[in-house]
Amino acid sequence: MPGEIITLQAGQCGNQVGEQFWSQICSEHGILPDGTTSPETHNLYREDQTDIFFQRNDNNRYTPRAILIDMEPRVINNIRSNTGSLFNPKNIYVAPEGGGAGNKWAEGYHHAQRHEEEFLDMVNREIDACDSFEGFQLIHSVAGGTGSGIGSFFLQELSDRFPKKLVQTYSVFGASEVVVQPYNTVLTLKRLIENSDANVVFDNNALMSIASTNLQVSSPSYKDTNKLISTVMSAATNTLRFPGYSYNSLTSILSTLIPTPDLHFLIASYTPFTSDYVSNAHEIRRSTAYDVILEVLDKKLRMCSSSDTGMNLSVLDIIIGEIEQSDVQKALVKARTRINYVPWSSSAIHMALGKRSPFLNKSQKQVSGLMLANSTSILKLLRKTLSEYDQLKSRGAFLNNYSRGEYEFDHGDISMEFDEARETLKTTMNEYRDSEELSYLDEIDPDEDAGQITESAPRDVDMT
Ligand SMILES: Nc1nc2c(ncn2[C@@H]2O[C@H](COP(=O)(O)OP(=O)(O)OP(=O)(O)O)[C@@H](O)[C@H]2O)c(=O)[nH]1
Repeated sequence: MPGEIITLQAGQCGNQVGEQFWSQICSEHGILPDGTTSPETHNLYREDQTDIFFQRNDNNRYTPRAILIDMEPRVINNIRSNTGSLFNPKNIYVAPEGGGAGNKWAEGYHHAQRHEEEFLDMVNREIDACDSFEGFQLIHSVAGGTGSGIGSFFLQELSDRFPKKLVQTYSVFGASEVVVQPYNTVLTLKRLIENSDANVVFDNNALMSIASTNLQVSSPSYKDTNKLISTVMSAATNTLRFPGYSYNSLTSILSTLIPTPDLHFLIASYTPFTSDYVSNAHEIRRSTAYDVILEVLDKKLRMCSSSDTGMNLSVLDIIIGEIEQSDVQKALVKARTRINYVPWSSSAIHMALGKRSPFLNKSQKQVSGLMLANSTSILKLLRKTLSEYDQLKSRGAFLNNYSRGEYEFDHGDISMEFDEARETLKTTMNEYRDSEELSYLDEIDPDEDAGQITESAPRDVDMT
């Protein structure tokens, strides 16, 4: 069996996206919103793997392998009232003070330091309940205080304590709603870069634009954006939950996408959205693998603001539904000519074939597809973040929010934290830029291979 994955969701955004993700994968596995199952499903012959994301007890009740953390009660209370007893109550933490982190990374980070033991107890208990634990996924926003600060603390602790386990994040960048967002984002980016293996990056500007342009929602809400994110998460984990011959472990997916350990930001594009989850999705004509492989290249479908001129280090398509092999081959020939690769990459579009859940609307026959790209076009978002950070920092604005006496930091004080975080981000940006040159391979330190995600080569449809 593929290894289990433990989900950590922190802060308002992390928990709201998480709620949508669990609702979506429950319905894909025939699990009711409260974790129970209807009697018809008990004796079904099933090919899906529920154990990766759920624990199941003798009464066929499913409990997500999830830890929910927030510093204010509102979102978690909503989740409790919407999902009844779905989540393990021992895995839900709401800060006793209840006031949130006030958009301060330092407040979230410091809170996690003080509650380290409680948090690690939850993690260790979940790991004990796994047979072959593979890794963690963190869902959070990098812009507020809780998802960024507590998220950062978790990333450091997990990579220190479980260095052999994978840590993947689904990280949401803000649309400048929070004035100190650049500080929170840069401090969190340092941990994403140094303490995790892969980050699927979303930004609210891009998500809102997809919701309004592609789905024609006149004023998109978080609920709309979260459906887009959870559709990506569901597709990204489809081949683990409905396993076939290849890409049935997180390791195999990430080893394809992350050719060098320092460059692990991933951009997601998805098409077409169907009414399974996104109620505004048009009832589209039947789509084929051919349509999907070409349409998913459309820059307007990227869920993170990114430049049009970047080069790809790697590309993985996860195509879900019934496909014709000949469609795939024809589309790949065309798609390859439309993708710009770094000169040292294999220029392959790796292809994972997923399965549509048997529990979803059977009359929907569409093929859908997710493209995950490790691309230098992420530099647009990173440059914008750095420039906003530099502007705020040069004015010394709001720094007192981060320098209260009781905060403790790895490097002694917050100003060193800021300098180190900026330096880490700048180094990664330079490395992405350098990766566009053939000479990049000569510069890679062979010792760094130790941090590379490896697995025996997965079987690809397209190997050229
Ligand atoms: N896509 C999306 N973005 C969200 C959601 N909730 C909040 N955000 C964005 O996340 C950023 C703020 O992060 P939050 O998650 O609200 O904050 P937090 O981590 O709970 O931290 P505090 O509020 O400081 O305790 C802002 O950019 C919001 O626009 C959500 O449900 N979906």
